[in-house]
Amino acid sequence: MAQVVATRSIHANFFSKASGSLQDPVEKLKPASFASKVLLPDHRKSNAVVLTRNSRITAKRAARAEPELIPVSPEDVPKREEQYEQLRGIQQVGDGSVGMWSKPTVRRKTKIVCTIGPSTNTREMIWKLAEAGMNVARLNMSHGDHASHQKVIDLVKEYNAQSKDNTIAIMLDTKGPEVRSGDLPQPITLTTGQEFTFTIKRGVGTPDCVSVNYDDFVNDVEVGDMLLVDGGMMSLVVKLKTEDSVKCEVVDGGELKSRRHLNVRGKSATLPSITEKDWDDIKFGVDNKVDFYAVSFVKDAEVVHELKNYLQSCDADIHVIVKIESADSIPNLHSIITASDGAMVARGDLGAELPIEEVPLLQEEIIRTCRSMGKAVIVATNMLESMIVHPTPTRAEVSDIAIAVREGADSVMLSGETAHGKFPLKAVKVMHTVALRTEATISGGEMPPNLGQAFKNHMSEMFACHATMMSNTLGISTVVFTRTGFMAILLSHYRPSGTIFAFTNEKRIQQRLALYQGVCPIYMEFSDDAEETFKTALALLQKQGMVKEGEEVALVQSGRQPIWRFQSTHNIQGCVSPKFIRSFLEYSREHKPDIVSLLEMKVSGLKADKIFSNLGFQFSYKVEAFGFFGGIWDLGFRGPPFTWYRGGLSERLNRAIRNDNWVRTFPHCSVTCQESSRAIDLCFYLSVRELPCPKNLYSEVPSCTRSLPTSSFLKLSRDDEVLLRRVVSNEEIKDNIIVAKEVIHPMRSKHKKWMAIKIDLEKANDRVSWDFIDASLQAASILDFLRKVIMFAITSSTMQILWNEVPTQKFSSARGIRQGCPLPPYLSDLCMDWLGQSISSSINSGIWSPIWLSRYGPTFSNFFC
Ligand SMILES: Nc1ncnc2c1ncn2[C@@H]1O[C@H](COP(=O)(O)OP(=O)(O)O)[C@@H](O)[C@H]1O
Ligand SMILES: C=C(OP(=O)(O)O)C(=O)O
Repeated sequence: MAQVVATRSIHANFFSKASGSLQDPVEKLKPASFASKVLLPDHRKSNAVVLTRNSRITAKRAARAEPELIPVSPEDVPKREEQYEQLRGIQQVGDGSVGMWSKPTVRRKTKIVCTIGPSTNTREMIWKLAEAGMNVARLNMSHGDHASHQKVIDLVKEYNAQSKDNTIAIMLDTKGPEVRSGDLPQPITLTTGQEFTFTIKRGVGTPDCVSVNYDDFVNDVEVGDMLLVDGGMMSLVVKLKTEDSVKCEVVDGGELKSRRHLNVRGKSATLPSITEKDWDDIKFGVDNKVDFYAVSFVKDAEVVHELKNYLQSCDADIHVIVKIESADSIPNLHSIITASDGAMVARGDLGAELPIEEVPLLQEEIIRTCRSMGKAVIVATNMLESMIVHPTPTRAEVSDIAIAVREGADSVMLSGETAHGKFPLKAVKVMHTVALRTEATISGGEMPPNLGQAFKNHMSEMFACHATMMSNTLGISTVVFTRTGFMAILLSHYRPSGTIFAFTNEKRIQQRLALYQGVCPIYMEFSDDAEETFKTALALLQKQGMVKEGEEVALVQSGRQPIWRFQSTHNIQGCVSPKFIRSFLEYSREHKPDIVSLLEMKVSGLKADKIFSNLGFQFSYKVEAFGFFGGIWDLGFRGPPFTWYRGGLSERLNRAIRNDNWVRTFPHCSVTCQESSRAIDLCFYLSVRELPCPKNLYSEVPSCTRSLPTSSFLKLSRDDEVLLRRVVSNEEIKDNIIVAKEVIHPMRSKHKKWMAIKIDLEKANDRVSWDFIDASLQAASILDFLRKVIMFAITSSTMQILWNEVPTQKFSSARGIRQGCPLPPYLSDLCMDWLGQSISSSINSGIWSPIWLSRYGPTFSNFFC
């Protein structure tokens, strides 16, 4: 598995301290690239004039094109002091490091989606929105035409191209089968009790009648139905139907503007989810390589599959966000979200099609579902509605943002506030400040309860989980290297307490990641040398003031396409286990390997064939076993030709055979047998001159042979010759078994006082006390912070039991090493080493005795293998 979870300290030698020097606090706190032009002290006056003039021009032009537009207030352009105060406020919410707050988009985890409309579709406003904290630009295809949307897309791309440290994703929101009133030359005032007519005739817009864009409108509504305009801003009850008109009485009046939403309480329109216009807009999105589609009025998963198939057919890598806004979508919530890449809680239409009091409950449920399935989730509509006309929000709106942040939304969305409101920049800043303040009160470490179920058996999830633990326990940021975005998105779902700095070598992925909670996407070319890549990334973070000197960060890299190899290698163990096929198929589906090699299967050729046929590969090639030890060599001998005689029979019995490894280690050795040697004596001598081992080799052999490279149990004899007992190599654990047999044998026959203890290590791992592990880590001088992370990883596990198919309450264990993550083998080695050391010290102090197999041979006290 090619992922890394490690920590790095940031050191000053990457860049000089000059980049982080403290000068004018305004300079320090200002948004970086754009503001560097407008806020320099000597340009203050002239810039103020330019900004005011630009705002007026924007307002005037837009007012002509869009009658309901509220001109952007000159007040929305922040003054120098105000900006300083605002940013200072934001900074106080955070951890107080001045440099880190130069970009609002960095430290706020919850992302902001801004709908771009007449108030904001200029170059100047898109730049300002981006610098104020917009992460995603949303294009609502219910309004405007392709030319106007193209202009916005080009501007966002231009901003992204010139911005060194910020990126804005583009979301295309389809119109969907929505029912809208037609265009009006000017708004109409509807008063309670008044009669008003909707007609399917095109182009009508009088004070008492307006067109509807949907021909079946007359068939879909019934007398007595309640019609809601703009999600309930106004309502009308249906009194009469004719062939082409629906006559209503106004229940709650107000001002009817152009192209307003019409919903019938409790009913969805019988239109397909993706209309012809939508397909046309989707193609426009493919041509422009947008990052996300927000698909309106999705009712079932079929629509999502259809869209995804289409995208695949045009090789378009665009993620699909489903808008949950239709009454019909609720029963299919699970399957719809499963099929998609994320969901939007589109509260406007949702609250019109369903009773309004259901909206907060559905919001909670949709967020929970998305979180548990590892999908992105956006909360939308009316978040700062009053700021369309007022410079400050209502307290309820502030609470609404805080609730969405607390519930764990990836993003919160602004609609009319930025599309046609008077204070688009102020709205973004309020959203930013409220989200940041709320995030500061959320303690890290709470992972969604069943996220593990969505990802079970996947190594990547384990890495994400452990990186999150590191981030939460040590309070550090995570640095992830990702080519596909997968690992960054996965980490985001675990919601680590620190920022996720996601380095990617794909601009598209950088843009996409802008939507995800806690992810700060950064574009960077990867070097062939992974160390070089790590170094450059950390240097960049330090230069940008995103991490400080001496700060620790967790480094993670994607397992799908690791940065140090283009192809990745995955290792699944236990291919003869019945569970292997299932796990392998799951893995294979996810990673689509080109070649699979099954090594050391330890099964017969026939069984191997059976396993191959179950794996579903068209071609396979099998190498039959050559022998357990590879080649076997006869060492030859010097000395008498026979060593065994009986009657007239003479034989040479004590020939030495060795494996390849031994021959490689001692290439010139041969066997010398003494005349006196008896056939049953397996000892033989090697000339020490030919032995390439240090004389004190034996004394260097530690108790735990498993951690040795090739080690030999050798003992020097008096006459400078070596008595060979065994050669135990790291790979040949089986040799230890043979030695153990040799050791046990004399214990039975000669020394009745001996005792041998066989430890079942799997059970020992299940029972080892946590205090003992902690003490072992301390004894091994593991760094304190790392020891805490390891202990947290061990002690934080919880379990549940299915009792009559119902899971019991979670409970924690009190001992044992949790299996299934990369840590246990190392911890188990550490504990065993301690046990070995304890045995050695008991022997040294004479409490225990080791066993000798021969007078000059080595002693044995334990075999930990
Ligand atoms: N591209 C656009 N062109 C003109 N007006 C727009 C555009 N996008 C949004 N608006 C205006 O902003 C309002 C709020 O945006 P949004 O919530 O996306 O629309 P709606 O609620 O109408 O679906 C719209 O009703 C419309 O008046
Ligand atoms: C986000 C929504 O969709 P639209 O803006 O297209 O009405 C909504 O209905 O809440």
